[in-house]
Amino acid sequence: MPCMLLNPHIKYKPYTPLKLENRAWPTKTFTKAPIWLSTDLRDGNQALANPMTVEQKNIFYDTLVKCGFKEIEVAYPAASDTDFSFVRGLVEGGKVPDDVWIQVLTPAREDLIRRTFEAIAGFKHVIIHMYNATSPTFRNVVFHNTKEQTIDLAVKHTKIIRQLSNEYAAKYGTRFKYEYSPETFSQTEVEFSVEICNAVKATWGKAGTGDERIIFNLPATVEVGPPNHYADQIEYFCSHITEREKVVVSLHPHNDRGKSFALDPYSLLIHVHSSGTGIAATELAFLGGADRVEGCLFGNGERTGNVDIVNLALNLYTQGIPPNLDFSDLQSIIDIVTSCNDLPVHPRHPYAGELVFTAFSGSHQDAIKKGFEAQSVRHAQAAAKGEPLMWDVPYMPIDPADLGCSYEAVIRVNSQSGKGGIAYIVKQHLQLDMPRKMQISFYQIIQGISDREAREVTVEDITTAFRTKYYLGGPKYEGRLVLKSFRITTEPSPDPISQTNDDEDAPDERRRFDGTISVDGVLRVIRGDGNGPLSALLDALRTYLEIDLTLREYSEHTIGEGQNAKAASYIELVASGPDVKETRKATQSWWGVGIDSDIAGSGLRAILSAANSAIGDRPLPELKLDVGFNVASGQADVADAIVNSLNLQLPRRFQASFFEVVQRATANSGGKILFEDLTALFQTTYGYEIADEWHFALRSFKLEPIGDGSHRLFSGELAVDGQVQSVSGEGNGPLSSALAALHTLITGTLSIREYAEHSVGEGTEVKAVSFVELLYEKEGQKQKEAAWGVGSDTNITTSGLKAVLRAANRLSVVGK
Ligand SMILES: CC(=O)SCCNC(=O)CCNC(=O)[C@H](O)C(C)(C)COP(=O)(O)OP(=O)(O)OC[C@H]1O[C@@H](n2cnc3c(N)ncnc32)[C@H](O)[C@@H]1OP(=O)(O)O
Ligand SMILES: CC(C)C(=O)C(=O)O
Repeated sequence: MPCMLLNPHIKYKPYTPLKLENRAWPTKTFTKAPIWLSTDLRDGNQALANPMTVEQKNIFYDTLVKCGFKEIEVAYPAASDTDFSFVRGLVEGGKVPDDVWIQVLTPAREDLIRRTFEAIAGFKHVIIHMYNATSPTFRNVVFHNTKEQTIDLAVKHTKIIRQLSNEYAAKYGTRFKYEYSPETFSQTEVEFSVEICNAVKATWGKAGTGDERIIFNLPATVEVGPPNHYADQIEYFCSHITEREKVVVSLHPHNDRGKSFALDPYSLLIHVHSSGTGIAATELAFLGGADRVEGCLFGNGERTGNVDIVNLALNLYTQGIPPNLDFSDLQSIIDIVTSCNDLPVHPRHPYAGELVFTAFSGSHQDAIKKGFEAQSVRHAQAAAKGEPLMWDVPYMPIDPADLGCSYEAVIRVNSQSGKGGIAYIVKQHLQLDMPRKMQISFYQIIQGISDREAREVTVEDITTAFRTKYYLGGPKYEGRLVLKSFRITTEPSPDPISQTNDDEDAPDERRRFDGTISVDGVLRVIRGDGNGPLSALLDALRTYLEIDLTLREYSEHTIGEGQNAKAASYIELVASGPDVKETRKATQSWWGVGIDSDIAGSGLRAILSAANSAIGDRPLPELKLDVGFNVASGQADVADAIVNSLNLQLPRRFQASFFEVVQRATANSGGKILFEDLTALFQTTYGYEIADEWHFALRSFKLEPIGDGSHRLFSGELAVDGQVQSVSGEGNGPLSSALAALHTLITGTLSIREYAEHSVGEGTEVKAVSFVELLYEKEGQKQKEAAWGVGSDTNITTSGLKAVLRAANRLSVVGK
């Protein structure tokens, strides 16, 4: 069985390099793009197991024109009817823009040359491309020709082309360029290549300057030597061909000496290609003096492929040189090319692969994140000075956005990733820029997921973990403690000298936190004092809920701009220790995040976010029900008690009204009322959730729009002292139409002075609570009477109507 040889020199001859003295190309740099020729529809097409259909060729051709190619080798027209009719279709369909030259390939055979000319009849601009192989192996093995016979073959067929091009120019007004390829140039003695090309040029006899130049295309048909040797050959050719100014030197490299292959990740069947040594060979040879490059998009082509033009062009672009080709929507180009060639692009293909803008590893991610941050600062400064916004991001030679890609995939996370990458994703997707220590803390959580599940952690995994960990993002992520409302007031410090060195506040002022928070779903009013809003909330948590925590780190930033700007705050809390030093050194800490349109609100939310983590599922103290109220208690205390017991947030004027009720009641009961009695007092006074039959009660109702729809007709059944009566009335809303109906039963006039509502409960348990203050005016009575009523129902209109009737019940309404 054949196997690899220990001494391969007994089988393989080494390549003989050209000994070029004083070569110039190594010290040259790129200054401009070459003339590009796409040979996707010829060299690319002839290498496919299933060559393209006419339809596919048309789609591909349109893409090439759109990319900006001005020279396109469209076919080997003599090869097949498909190629021939595709070429005819281009001219007949008027598909060739005036500035585009169509190129067609023919061998040095008269019959095939004539067929080729038939294909291009009627085109405006045509490059006729003829080839014959010139290397010793081809001379000896394929053609059995001497060097002279090889030259004769080229000269003879050049004459035919010259004659036919003259005829077609006269007949169709076609402008011709002539391209001759000494095929297998890189394996041919370079002196012989020069000799044959000089002979062809002389035979053509029409080479001039500019568009009249003859094109000598010098292929590395099979790439047998390293790129620097090809560059030497090209430099030699450029400096030895006669009348250099009348010659376009063109490169046509393949990738035989380097190309990575891989399994198609999707089908696991097809081998896919990426760029190879052809890129290096082309770049060096271009420095060697060439003017033009032939290649294919993404490096399709014979064997290991032709040189990849996308890769070459974008290499120039990243050096600040206009490539004269547009790959702004690279993904669409990939889609078209892969569907026509039926070959996928490798995930690591330069510029085009789906992974080339992605970093998984921590140190890459960290550098990219820092690079983007530094760049945005630099760009802002440059923009202010009217200077260009230069790109300089570590590991990213090009801005993905220039190729129509987003930054979404720039960082992806797996077990190789670090905190920087995770922080980048959080910043990109949640606009939250975590402080460094918090990044380390959150990183542990993501590392845990990645290690446990041994897979890539998606953006969704990360953002969900973030929301879950920090109780951020609406009811789904809420913790046990949720801020419902708050008020921060400033009070003069009772003893400024005794204040701690907390820099949140001016030294002679203190802050008071008054807030309603939901604790395990129950609303609680809590209060606290501190040097700033945050320490005031911490004080309240300590006092009311026995959550004893101290602030260790705080930072904030804005999200967005203008009116929609919000504040994001980050808080690190530790358990309060016996002394400050102990607390600072605590190893366990809890981070929290808060977002709010108000900066104080965002800090308070961040405190609760961290406190939620700190309390875990430990039980919190119940509301103390034995707190007594007495005449010295304030209106706010009474209102807070109703929030705490019934979850009702009374409108301010309602609070005042109920406070009067409480004061009367406490006066009657020796100046003191217990918490539970206070709740009962509220319920009986306003009939809140009490089934008792009142003077007026709602049995059923219907509301219908009337007129142009701006008015309502209320019709329903009201029980008046137990007797059901049908009533109806019109108004511009549910409550006014109900009042109109009520007026049919009473004397005097009822009107609504104030209305408020809010919801209570959550999910399917949610219901509406309405507060209505009614005024009653009756004849002969100087002052209007006022009373509040409360109604609750799962239906908001019903809750409003109930509140109206409850208020009416509390007035000395006189029936008709
Ligand atoms: C490096 C390159 O990519 S070159 C371009 C290659 N592309 C293609 O070959 C695709 C299109 N080719 C074809 O469809 C066919 O090969 C055709 C139509 C051109 C010719 O088909 P056939 O006449 O059947 O010949 P075949 O394909 O066997 O070609 C080999 C013959 O052409 C000769 N030949 C090969 N290249 C050339 C050339 N450049 N100039 C003149 N003759 C040539 C060979 O010596 C051989 O001659 P022989 O029959 O006397 O031995
Ligand atoms: C026809 C020539 C230019 C060719 O395709 C090659 O040598 O690869």
